[in-house]
Amino acid sequence: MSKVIIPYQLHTGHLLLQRLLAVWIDFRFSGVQMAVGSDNIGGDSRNGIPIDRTGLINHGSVHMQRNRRDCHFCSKGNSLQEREACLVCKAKFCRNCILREMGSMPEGRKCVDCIGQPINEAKRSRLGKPSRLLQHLLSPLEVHQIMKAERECLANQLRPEQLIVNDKQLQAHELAQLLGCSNPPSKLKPGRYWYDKQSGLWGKEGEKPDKIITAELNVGGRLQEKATNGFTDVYMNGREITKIELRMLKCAGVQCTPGTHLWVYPDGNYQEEGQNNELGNIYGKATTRFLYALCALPTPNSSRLGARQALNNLRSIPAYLEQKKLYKLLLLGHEGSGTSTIFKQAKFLYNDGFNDEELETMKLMIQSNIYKYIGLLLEGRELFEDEEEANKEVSDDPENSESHSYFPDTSDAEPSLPASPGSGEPGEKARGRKKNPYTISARLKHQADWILEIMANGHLDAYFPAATREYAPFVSEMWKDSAIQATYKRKSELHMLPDVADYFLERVADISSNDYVPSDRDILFAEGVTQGSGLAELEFSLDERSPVSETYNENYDQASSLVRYHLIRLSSKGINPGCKWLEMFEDVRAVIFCVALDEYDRMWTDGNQELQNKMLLSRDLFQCILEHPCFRDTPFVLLLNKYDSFEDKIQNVPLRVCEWFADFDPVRASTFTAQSLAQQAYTYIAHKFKKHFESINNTGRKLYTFQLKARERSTVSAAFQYVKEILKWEENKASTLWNVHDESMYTSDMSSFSPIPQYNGK
Ligand SMILES: Nc1nc2c(ncn2[C@@H]2O[C@H](COP(=O)(O)OP(=O)(O)OP(=O)(O)O)[C@@H](O)[C@H]2O)c(=O)[nH]1
Ligand SMILES: [Mg+2]
Repeated sequence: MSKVIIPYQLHTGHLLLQRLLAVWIDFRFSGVQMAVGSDNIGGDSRNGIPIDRTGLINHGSVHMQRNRRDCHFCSKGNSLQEREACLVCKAKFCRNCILREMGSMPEGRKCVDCIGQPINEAKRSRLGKPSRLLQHLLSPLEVHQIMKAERECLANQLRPEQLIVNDKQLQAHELAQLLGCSNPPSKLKPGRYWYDKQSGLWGKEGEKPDKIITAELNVGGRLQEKATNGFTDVYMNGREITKIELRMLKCAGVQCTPGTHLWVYPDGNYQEEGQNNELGNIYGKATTRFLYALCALPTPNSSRLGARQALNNLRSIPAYLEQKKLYKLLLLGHEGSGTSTIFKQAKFLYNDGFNDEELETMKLMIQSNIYKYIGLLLEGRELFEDEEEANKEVSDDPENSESHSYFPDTSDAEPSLPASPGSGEPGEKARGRKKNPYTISARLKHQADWILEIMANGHLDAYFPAATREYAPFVSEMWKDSAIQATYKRKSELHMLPDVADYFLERVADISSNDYVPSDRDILFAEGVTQGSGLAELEFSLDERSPVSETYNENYDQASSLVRYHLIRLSSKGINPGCKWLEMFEDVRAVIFCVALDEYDRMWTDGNQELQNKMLLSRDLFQCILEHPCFRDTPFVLLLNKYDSFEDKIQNVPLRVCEWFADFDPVRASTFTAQSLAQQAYTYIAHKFKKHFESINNTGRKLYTFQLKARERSTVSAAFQYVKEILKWEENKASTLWNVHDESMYTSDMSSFSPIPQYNGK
């Protein structure tokens, strides 16, 4: 593949210009890939000479073969040094470059450019087997996780079209059946196979049987007579058997004269085709089995055992499932509303917290989030720097100079940093002009541009966090830089930057270390639960003796202790009106919708849409879920979260900044204490959601609301007790509906739970 080098001068120039140029190049030479010539970060150039992954050094039209043992990134190497190869393009990397080039290895050992691509089939047998080099570089748990991803990720799996069984290419469901059966073919590779459905015999096309797999699978086409290329005139389930099989059959005492057609079952019992008389068992005698093993022919023992085990597994259904008391709870909310925090608290409360593997996942997530935060800050910095420059130009204009006080107040200028190429015209300082507070040094800018470029290409997750240790000092230095601190001061303008950014960035050195283990607090402060789909599940039971449930304990019966809850936390990304896959959750017993109270003044963008108020986006998502036909009769619980930060914010930011709350009119606000203002505002918001709920559904349902501070474990515990009561209440309501029509019970305080009086506003 040919490449285009962007010269260093341009690289250090304006990033936007460089990106535009890259887009133009992509467009102009389709299929031509861009490499940044100066910093080698793309890994595809040596001294400005582009190198493609096949090892050819592109010297204009001359191609020189690179030594096969050279590192593809630094081009250094000798035959004694260990290398790790990409499973796709086979590019090899030395120990110094492997993490840089392979990043966090979300699909195992692949260079970042190869992520998502199928592996080179010659490497399939190496999947999930760690090299010594990797074991030296990473902790055992990290290696374990990378190998797991390598074995299990979708891109590395066999594709159905790679397998032909009985002369027919497999479909996806057939492959799933084949791999998912109790006794699948081992070490399956792409190729042509034959399969005898009746006996379970399996082998490569044209070769003798290799294994007995599960019988009666509906995969591939009809077994061909010549599947094993036999010329014996003896047939087994329609296949002409091979010479070695015939010899073994004779040893087993099976009568097989030319023209014999045998019908063989998975356990080895056989009969003549068309006759209903069992003639015996091929593998009955120990000597026969021994001879079969000697000739590398399969016998059914192990597979029969496998089937029996699979059956046993099926029988071990947990008791609570047999009692049919598993309540599914769907937990969701808009991004950042706190659903992961609630989920994590539930894990601490009911599931003994996080095990080593989960802690490792959490650690990787925290480590890669740090780069997201610094990236967002760098983006903001660029924006503020440009803005400042533009302002400067206006104030430089003699016509405006009197009305702007930009010069020359040098008292709080930053003298220590060298002027970067982008910091303005030469002689700026000499003229006594104030330095742009958002300008960073040329050295930091160079690194910053690299991070921004990775972000723009969407490769952030792939590079980090495996490269975390390497770049931690740079992130730490960047975070302390006055320009980034000045940017952070304007965090309210950086809409996508979460509040926890500083909590983690302050400790970047610790967090990036190999020994870092996230504390409980770190886990709760971190964003997210799982990498990838955003779906997380947890099963637990609840203590029946809770303060909330005390009034119901009179009716407490033994059976209720068997109740288990299946909490499913769903990420809001990808949910839209009419969303089909929400039907998967049709059987949930309650929808728990989470809203962050403190987001009434925050702007957000869902995908490419323009910025919108986040509370309104939350309301829209709430409505979207509520209107979904699957949840027509499902109880809804609204968790109004982040009350702690809401209490703080309401002192400074009026609730009315959100257009939905324009009519908020606190009673005698001036004489109220700060807390009661927050309480009023909370009740008002709960009331707004209830009204909205009632206006959308006409089934007479009421919305249950609960005030929450998800970072405080006790409030989350109380929230789950509340949900438990609601489920009991709903169940009782359904069973007594025909006997007592006591609507007054339903309209009691059960529909709200907060330590505050109800709002009586409009
Ligand atoms: N102050 C405060 N912060 C909270 C509270 N609940 C959650 N947070 C923080 O809010 C941030 C986002 O919370 P998450 O639980 O990740 O939100 P989410 O709903 O999972 O959002 P996504 O992961 O983006 O889908 C985290 O840093 C939490 O620690 C709360 O009650 N008070
Ligand atoms: Mg989250």
